[in-house]
Amino acid sequence: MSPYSHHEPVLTLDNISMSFRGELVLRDISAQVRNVVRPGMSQGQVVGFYGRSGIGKSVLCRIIAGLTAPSTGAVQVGEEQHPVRPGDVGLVQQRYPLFNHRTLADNLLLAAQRKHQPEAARQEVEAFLERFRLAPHRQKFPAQLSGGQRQRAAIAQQLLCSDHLIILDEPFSGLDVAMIDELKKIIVEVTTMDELNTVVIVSHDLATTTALSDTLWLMGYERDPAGQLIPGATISPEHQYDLAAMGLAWHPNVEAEPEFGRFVEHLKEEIRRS
Ligand SMILES: Nc1ncnc2c1ncn2[C@@H]1O[C@H](COP(=O)(O)OP(=O)(O)OP(=O)(O)O)[C@@H](O)[C@H]1O
Repeated sequence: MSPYSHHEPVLTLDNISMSFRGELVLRDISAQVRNVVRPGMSQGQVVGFYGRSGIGKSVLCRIIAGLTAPSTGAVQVGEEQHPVRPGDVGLVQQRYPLFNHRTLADNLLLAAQRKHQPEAARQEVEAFLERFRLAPHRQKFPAQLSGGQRQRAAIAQQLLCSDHLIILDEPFSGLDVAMIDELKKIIVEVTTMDELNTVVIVSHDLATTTALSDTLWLMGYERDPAGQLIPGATISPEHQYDLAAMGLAWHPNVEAEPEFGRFVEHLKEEIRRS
């Protein structure tokens, strides 16, 4: 495998816990994503994030995005590792946040202007329209775009206005195989556009997400010595997998490799146990 090394942190979760009205949902979550450097390449980071339905993934995503304050702990983002503020992290959810009464180009321009001066914003939008194969649709309104085009537009929009870090919440659900392939390409493109770009993919599609990721987080419950489940889901250190170190990152056809299949089976077992 080509050489790589981990450099400065780009995302830090520092001892995050979250309770709602006395009910502990998340407990003691500490994790860090560091800038991966591969010589001669612009390589961003991809974190696959799994956990059973209802365990607390969306709650953690909102905390990472600075939209919900955790009960304890803190999130630091960016090269300077400053406390996250709303807007630093793009969040692409199933209901894409495009304005229906504005054209695609205007939607993107509005996002880009949050970060750039008008002329630079226009240039950024042009580059993104080309890169995301959306240029022919620039004058369409969101309702006139296909599901896949709308999703690409939402990813472009969130990248334009956030600071290198985006969270994709269930990006593959409801897509046909051709659209999944297309989205995989877009994700690879996003992560090779800028080495600081970092994508967190929350998905129940283990194989597709693992194949794209260099890091995996598995959220689950731990047990006490008596075998009882401890309240509050967490991402324990042994459930933070370094796929690059395991030799499973950045292979175009990794899904066909026996080791990859074994690892995905292992993940399924761990998820069932949690
Ligand atoms: N604002 C809130 N007030 C009270 N409880 C909440 C709130 N938001 C989330 N919860 C609870 O936190 C738990 C985790 O919910 P969350 O939506 O994060 O799960 P999830 O892992 O994203 O699930 P799924 O995979 O089904 O989307 C649930 O029990 C939910 O009811």
